[in-house]
Amino acid sequence: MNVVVFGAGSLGSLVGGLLAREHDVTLVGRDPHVSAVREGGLRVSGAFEFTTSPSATTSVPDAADLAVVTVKAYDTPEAAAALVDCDLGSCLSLQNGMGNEATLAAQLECPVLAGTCTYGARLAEPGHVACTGVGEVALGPREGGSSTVADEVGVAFDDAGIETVVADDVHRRLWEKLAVNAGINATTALARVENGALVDGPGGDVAAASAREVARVAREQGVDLSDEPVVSRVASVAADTAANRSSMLQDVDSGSRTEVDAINGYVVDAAAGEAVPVNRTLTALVRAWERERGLR
Ligand SMILES: NC(=O)C1=CN([C@@H]2O[C@H](COP(=O)(O)OP(=O)(O)OC[C@H]3O[C@@H](n4cnc5c(N)ncnc54)[C@H](OP(=O)(O)O)[C@@H]3O)[C@@H](O)[C@H]2O)C=CC1
Ligand SMILES: CC(C)(CO)C(=O)C(=O)O
Repeated sequence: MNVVVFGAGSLGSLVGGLLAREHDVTLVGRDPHVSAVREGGLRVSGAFEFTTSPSATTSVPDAADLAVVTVKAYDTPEAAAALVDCDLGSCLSLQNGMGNEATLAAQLECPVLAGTCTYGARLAEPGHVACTGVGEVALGPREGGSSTVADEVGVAFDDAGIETVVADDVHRRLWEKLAVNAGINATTALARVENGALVDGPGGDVAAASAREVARVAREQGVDLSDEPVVSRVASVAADTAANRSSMLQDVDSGSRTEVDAINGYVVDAAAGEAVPVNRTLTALVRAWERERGLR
């Protein structure tokens, strides 16, 4: 398969590197990473150890069978605009947060698949990505059900050694992941604590309350998500990733914009006036920090 990975940062470089062992991959990213990959190849370390040589560029090629989108959620409109002139067979978002697939589908003519990814990745230096955790990619048609395109992309990922599930309920899975991220990310970012501090700690109640609100909003939208499974999931993810600094805390650490708009902010918007006080408060506080830093 001919694959373009749009957003070759941490996750895009990992997924692109894994795919490049089996497929014809072009990483679209920024210098100096792009130049380093061109000159010396892409090293993947951590849970894997290999070097591969995908193409690397700062602009989108003319055509590809598949575009995998791995920019931060706030860059999705720019990704969609950049991909619009590329002749694509399909597009898959592996981003966190909600609304990315809708933004892509509004611009692109090809089928847009939704995905969740629990692999962990960190760009260690230009030309070198570390896999910090082996997880799973779940993907499927964004509107649910099955499709030949989703099956083909699933086989392509599987052939490249990526743990992959082709799911007919990917929309529900996105809400489930949203509940985990809405609970853990903003809470840890604001408290400046590792995920493990939420296990049996006071922040754990905030994370659980946030996840319950997400489950309620999901149910109001017809998504089958109960409170207790998502609250347990938040607790088990916090325990399993106890030493992690969440991606939002890492953004705060590095003084970068966060994905709060696509996570807690999405919940507030989707609630359409219904009370979601925990997510409203978390969103406002993270946005206040971003504003004070001149990031929004
Ligand atoms: N890292 C991880 O382990 C995981 C991440 N995710 C999700 O994946 C998404 C990406 O995360 P992550 O990889 O960590 O983020 P990164 O910031 O590391 O990667 C995104 C990359 O895309 C680049 N980019 C943005 N716009 C363009 C453009 N127009 N042209 C070329 N390159 C562009 C960014 O460059 P620049 O910064 O210069 O704009 C950056 O290098 C997020 O939604 C995240 O939540 C999901 C699971 C795991
Ligand atoms: C699962 C979790 C919370 C792990 O840190 C994550 O996805 C993130 O940090 O964005």
